[in-house]
Amino acid sequence: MKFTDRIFEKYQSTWRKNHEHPFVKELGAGTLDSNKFRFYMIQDYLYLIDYSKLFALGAVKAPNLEVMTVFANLLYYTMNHEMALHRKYASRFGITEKELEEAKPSPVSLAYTHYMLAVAQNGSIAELAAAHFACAWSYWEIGCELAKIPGAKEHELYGDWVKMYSSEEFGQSAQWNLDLLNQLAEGKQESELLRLEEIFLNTTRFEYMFWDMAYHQQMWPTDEKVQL
Ligand SMILES: Cc1ncc(CN)c(N)n1
Repeated sequence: MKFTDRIFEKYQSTWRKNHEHPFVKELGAGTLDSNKFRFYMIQDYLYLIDYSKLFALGAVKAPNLEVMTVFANLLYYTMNHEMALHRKYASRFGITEKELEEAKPSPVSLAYTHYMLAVAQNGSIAELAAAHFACAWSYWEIGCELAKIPGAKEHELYGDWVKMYSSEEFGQSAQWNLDLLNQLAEGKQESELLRLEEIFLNTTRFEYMFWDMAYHQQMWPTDEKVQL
């Protein structure tokens, strides 16, 4: 049995919670408050900067050129295609690129990206692949589900998001993630597979927290800034 089949079988109910989150549901229905989406876009842009660093670390840790090429492709795709969507939305919202890059991460964004990067820095290459799998695959599944809703792809504000995450190119990049994880998990001992499962479960739960953070526009309890 492939490792990804095993985790989907075991953790299906936690996995599906992301698809059912009100942020996702309302985005698909076109009823999501645009302020929530604007907040999400900024936080997600910051998230993707760190997510890209994860792929760069994957290229450094890759055991061979084939795996290194997959990480290089994922890095390229994220920075040039996925993040281009966010830059386009930012300009629609009147947010400059400078403002985007200088925005501060929320506590949940910070916890999520730091967790992923800690696994990437300290863990094996298989652990690193387990840390980004839930991110890519859940967006692909959600994108495809929302694309089936009549009018979702044509929605004036959310249509581009739905089109992006249900596109063939995004599907191909998600498939790279899945194949890579299965390849790297092959032949591992049970104790190592359980460690990969734990990482998958944690990142799946972080995905839920990220939707929730955006839905409630959660920042820090005080808005104090670093003082000069
Ligand atoms: C939080 C999050 N997770 C996953 C993805 C899809 N790369 C994303 N854009 N943002």
